[in-house]
Amino acid sequence: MTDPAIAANGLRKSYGDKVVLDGIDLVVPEGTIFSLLGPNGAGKTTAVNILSTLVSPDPASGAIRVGGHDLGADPQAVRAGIGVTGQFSAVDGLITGEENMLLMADLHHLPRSEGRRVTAELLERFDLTDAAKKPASSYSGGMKRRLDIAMTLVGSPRIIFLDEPTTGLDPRSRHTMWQIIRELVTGGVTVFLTTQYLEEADQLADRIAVLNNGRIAAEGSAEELKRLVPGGHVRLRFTDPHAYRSAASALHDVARDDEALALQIPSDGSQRELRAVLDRLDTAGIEADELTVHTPDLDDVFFALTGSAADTGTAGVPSQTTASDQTKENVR
Ligand SMILES: Nc1ncnc2c1ncn2[C@@H]1O[C@H](COP(=O)(O)OP(=O)(O)OP(=O)(O)O)[C@@H](O)[C@H]1O
Repeated sequence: MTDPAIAANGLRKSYGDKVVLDGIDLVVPEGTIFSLLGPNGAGKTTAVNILSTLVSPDPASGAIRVGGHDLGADPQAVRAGIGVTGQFSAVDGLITGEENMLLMADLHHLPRSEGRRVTAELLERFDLTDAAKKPASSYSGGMKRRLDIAMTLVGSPRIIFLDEPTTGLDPRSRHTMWQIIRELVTGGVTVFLTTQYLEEADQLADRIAVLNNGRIAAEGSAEELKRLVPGGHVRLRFTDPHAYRSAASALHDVARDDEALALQIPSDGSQRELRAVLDRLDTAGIEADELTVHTPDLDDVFFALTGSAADTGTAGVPSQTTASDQTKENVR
């Protein structure tokens, strides 16, 4: 089995008395997108800064390996294999997009002709060829972000850290950026993404970790995380009032909508719970005209995990949960 792209054990970081990361474990398989979510100040940027060698972890941290190299013992090797696009762009507004790219190629010691080739190719790929000779200060926010990522790719990194890559972008530019990120992963790159947009994590990430109070409050795929919070239900709709009434009495714990001839049954959306509902309908010889499964969205998960239970009314959500464990429970 190959090494994960990122493996951190007991990652710790304090500033003075303030514990920012209280021993978090992270494993990111190669060629996947991992998203770290958390409220402002949760420590997402700190985690990115440590994993990209910009900031030292506390000595009490466990082993941290990035790109197969030990972060403490061989930071140079780690640096050679990664790219970082932070909240503060590396783009120099005073020079053109092309010059920014060529500067990057020089920093990576690419031969001149190779630097020009890579620059032209990346500017084309990120739809910046027409603007290549204009000063970067004249670029829109979306163009600057694209240039920033293009600059990161000059060194052909295998792992890319994207710290809030779409903050402040309009919806169209955000979608373009999502497409770019997906294409990076198709090419085998591993992406470590922090974001404050839950939809972004939902759209892109293979796995999501929610950081709160210095710890990982929950981790899993978007679907697994959504199953952790209450609010999911199965909705059955009928056209025949008789079938509707029969179903209402055959099923337990239903909320009725007599006008719409619809029934709502609390459910985590798991196969086991769906089967139970369908079995009851089958036994009673009833067929619904429409069946839809509603799971909570990531916003629900985020508020449940990072807000206090008393505030959000979501008592019962475990504070330290591995969603895959929970899922295994569900399908058993
Ligand atoms: N160099 C530093 N010195 C002291 N405190 C710091 C330093 N860097 C970060 N912190 C503190 O660590 C905490 C986590 O900050 P960090 O920037 O990692 O959070 P974040 O999750 O990225 O937040 P945001 O979403 O607002 O960017 C904050 O309370 C911040 O004030």
